[in-house]
Amino acid sequence: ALTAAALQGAPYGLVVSAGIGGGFQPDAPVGSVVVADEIVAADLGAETPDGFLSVTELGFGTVRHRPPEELVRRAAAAVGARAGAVLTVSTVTGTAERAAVLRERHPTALAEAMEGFGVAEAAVAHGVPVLEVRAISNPVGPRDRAAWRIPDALAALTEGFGKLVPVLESWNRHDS
Ligand SMILES: O=C(O)c1cccc(C(=O)CC[C@H]2O[C@@H](n3cnc4c(=O)[nH]cnc43)[C@H](O)[C@@H]2O)c1
Repeated sequence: ALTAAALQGAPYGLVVSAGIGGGFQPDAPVGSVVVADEIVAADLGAETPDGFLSVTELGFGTVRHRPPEELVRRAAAAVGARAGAVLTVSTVTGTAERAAVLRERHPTALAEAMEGFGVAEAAVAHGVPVLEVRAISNPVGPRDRAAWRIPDALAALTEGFGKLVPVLESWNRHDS
């Protein structure tokens, strides 16, 4: 979509990755909304005998994208959301141990989801800023599929977006 728009001479000004996500407890309770101040590829790298090395530590590129600070601030204020790191994972966390490892590696993490980093990479490749918004459907921790509250999270996301639209419409990327 970014390429097609650019080729048509009508490039996007902002990419928003939005959806449901797991919330690190107690900071991001189920039903709350989180705006990413960092979008982090949390499991992209290599396991070594000395622990996990991110692709950045391996020398291959970035695992971290930072949305425009002022936009994050305004979006979080409008929605009544917390701002913090949102981790992108390939495997949904299913144990307390894994949740603790992620939180130790990323102390500012509020949520995990699966798409943000890929979306951010595409946006950055086009020179377009990116924002990630997640409504919390489940706690990050021991797998309990019955505890996922997807309709509640989607309702929170819908309500949040209603408040976000004026912020997005008035935001100018030169603001920050
Ligand atoms: O039943 C499972 O354990 C399971 C395993 C893999 C994927 C799913 C999904 O339904 C995730 C799809 C969707 O939801 C986002 N999401 C929501 N909560 C989380 C989470 O705790 N960790 C990672 N992703 C999550 C994700 O971004 C996808 O869009 C279920």
